[in-house]
Amino acid sequence: MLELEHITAGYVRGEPVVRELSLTVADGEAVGLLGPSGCGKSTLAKVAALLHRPFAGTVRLAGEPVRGFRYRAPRAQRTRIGVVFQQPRLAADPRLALRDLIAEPARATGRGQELAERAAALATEVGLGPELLGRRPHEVSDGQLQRACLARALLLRPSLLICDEMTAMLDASTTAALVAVVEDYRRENGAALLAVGHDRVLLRRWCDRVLDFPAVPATA
Ligand SMILES: Nc1ncnc2c1ncn2[C@@H]1O[C@H](COP(=O)(O)OP(=O)(O)OP(=O)(O)O)[C@@H](O)[C@H]1O
Repeated sequence: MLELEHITAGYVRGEPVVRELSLTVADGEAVGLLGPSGCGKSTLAKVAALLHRPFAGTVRLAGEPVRGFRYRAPRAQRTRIGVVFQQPRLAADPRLALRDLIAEPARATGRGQELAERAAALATEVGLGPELLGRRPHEVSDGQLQRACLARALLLRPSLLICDEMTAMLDASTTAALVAVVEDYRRENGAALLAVGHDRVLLRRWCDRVLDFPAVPATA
């Protein structure tokens, strides 16, 4: 499903935060990636999500090498991947009511009508009642907003879901609810998961395999 080959990535040329990292997530497999704060997990997750161009290395999706990142990523490849980040407030357009936020990828791909029912069903699945769907991000809690972000990530039925510390800001019951939604989705759709985080216990429970992120040498 996803192959990362010798990925070197970062933000300043000559100062990579991820070096020569290779990782494979097979079809339907759940892989956890553990590592301390600042080691480059989110950077790697953004490369895997085609949101950040690596300095070197190859990303393959379903065997096809990815040639463009961010807005240059081909739609057919981009839409195979759903992404949920740690901080929903940075990932949500503050002007959109939750209902529109969940439906955002459908509108962006011209499938608003076709996916309206699915968007409503997903809102229910993630535990958002109708009374919340008209509210905008500043009118809901972090947990409620993260529920909407997860529904949005699942809307186009991605074959790979990338969760970058999806539950780091959430309480135990919201964490359990969102993990259950992801598990159901994977079971029903055979989707793969790349879950990034610090919580070894959660990742072990959630994933088929858990890898420790290679330590980045400390800088002076
Ligand atoms: N947009 C950016 N511009 C410049 N540097 C960045 C940017 N994003 C992250 N970094 C730096 O890259 C390094 C790795 O950051 P990254 O967010 O990938 O780590 P992480 O392992 O996900 O950390 P955490 O667990 O705290 O989220 C850090 O030193 C960070 O300051």
